[in-house]
Amino acid sequence: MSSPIINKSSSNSVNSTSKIHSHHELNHGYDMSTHQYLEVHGTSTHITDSPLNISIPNTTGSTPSTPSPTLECNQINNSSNSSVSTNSSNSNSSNNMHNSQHINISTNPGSGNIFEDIQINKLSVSGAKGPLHNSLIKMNRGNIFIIYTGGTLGMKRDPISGALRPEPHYLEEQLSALPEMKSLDMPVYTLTEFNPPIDSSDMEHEDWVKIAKLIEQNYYDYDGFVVLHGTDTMAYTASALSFMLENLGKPVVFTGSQIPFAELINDARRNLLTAIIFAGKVDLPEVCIFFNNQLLRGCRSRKVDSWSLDAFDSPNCPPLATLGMEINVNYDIVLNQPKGRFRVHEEINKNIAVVHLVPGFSDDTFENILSGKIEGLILQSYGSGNAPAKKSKFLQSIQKAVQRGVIVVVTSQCLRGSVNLKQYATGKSLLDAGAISGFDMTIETAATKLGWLLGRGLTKEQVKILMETDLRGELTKKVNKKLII
Ligand SMILES: NC(=O)C[C@H](N)C(=O)O
Repeated sequence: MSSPIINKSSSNSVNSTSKIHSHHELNHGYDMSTHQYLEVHGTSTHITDSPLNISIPNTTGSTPSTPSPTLECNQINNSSNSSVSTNSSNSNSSNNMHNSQHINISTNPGSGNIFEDIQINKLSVSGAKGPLHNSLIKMNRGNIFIIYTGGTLGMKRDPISGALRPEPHYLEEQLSALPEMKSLDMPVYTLTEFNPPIDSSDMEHEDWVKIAKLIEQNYYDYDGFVVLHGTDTMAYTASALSFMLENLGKPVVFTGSQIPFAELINDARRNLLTAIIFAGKVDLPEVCIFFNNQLLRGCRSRKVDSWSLDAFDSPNCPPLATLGMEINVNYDIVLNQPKGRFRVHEEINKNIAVVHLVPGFSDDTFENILSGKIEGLILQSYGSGNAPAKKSKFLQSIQKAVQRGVIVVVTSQCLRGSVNLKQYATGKSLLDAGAISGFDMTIETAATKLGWLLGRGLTKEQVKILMETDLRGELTKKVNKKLII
């Protein structure tokens, strides 16, 4: 077994080599006073319907800063056969302070380490905030909490029907057997599993709350969180969690796969391992989705391909990080560390409808949708926020709904660009009817944000202002920063 070695070099410092003795002694980007590290390597647990009744044996002996749930752990010892070398360089230019730091991960030959196979061996930070973020890539091993909700990643094929279905405990077994997870350079993890794991098409608001609660209960014990989730509704859950987790100061990285871990060729293994590295080793105070080659902001992401392994995109927001020969984190766009205390908001209003306009739609059908118990409507309109202006009955329905207190938000059917309700008369008619703009929010974000805001007991006016305000990096146009909740 070889000892992990860090090689550090920078343009203004000499190369140095040091051994990692433990993950406690090295630099960390967060408030150490609130942190605890568990001396558990590769642990796993199962949760039942009541996932909040879990407890984690606190082997450090220190008192948690928040009540720590109880968890029965099956401890698995990792063995190490890899090394990490860190190559750090700082270069300042007059107009752009640039900093980059690289981590090379390599293993003994024949170890089966995926990073060796695909030559993903560098992690670098770039952006104007570079020098300030010198400590953003953590040198310590990292300690993460993995929530496995289900999805293709851990599915197996039904031998009779051939259909894929989630297989309880399968992922946990596979993960603990991975050679990479035995490396002393990989984050230690605790895994908890939905019981039963579900296809993400079955995700409900209650499941979002389960995930949020698990993060809340373990928040101060871990460096980051990985949420393993089906791809079909991952963008909705990631968007919802972006809002539910207020003042999030740690990475919450969603991932999944298009092909199950159980298949010979799959995208599960790489997505999983890379998400674990992001969650444990990089300072990302955001809910993100890692998929294929990109780390995307959760509340900007969409599933854009039902077949390709490159299934996710964030069309109106550049990736937070990209994976190629090196991992490049763009700290110019990563959110800043929050100033307030972390907390979870659970209430989400379910009375939201999404209507995708098509030419020639029936006014009566539209009227029927609006006459229900609806409290929020997301209108997927044409282009930059246009809808038929000649259809007076349609506009009257919107007007009446707005008067009844329904919040009507106009988004675009286009993948890119933003809504501008003042650009065309056909958009202006929606504005005049009382609708508000969703700017460049995705449909996933507009719907979950509206449900979340309506669940917060705010006035309709506040909800309208906040829908048009950037709260988590979800929209480009920043207006009305006045109202802080
Ligand atoms: N690739 C996937 O994960 C799709 C699956 N139906 C799910 O969303 O759970």
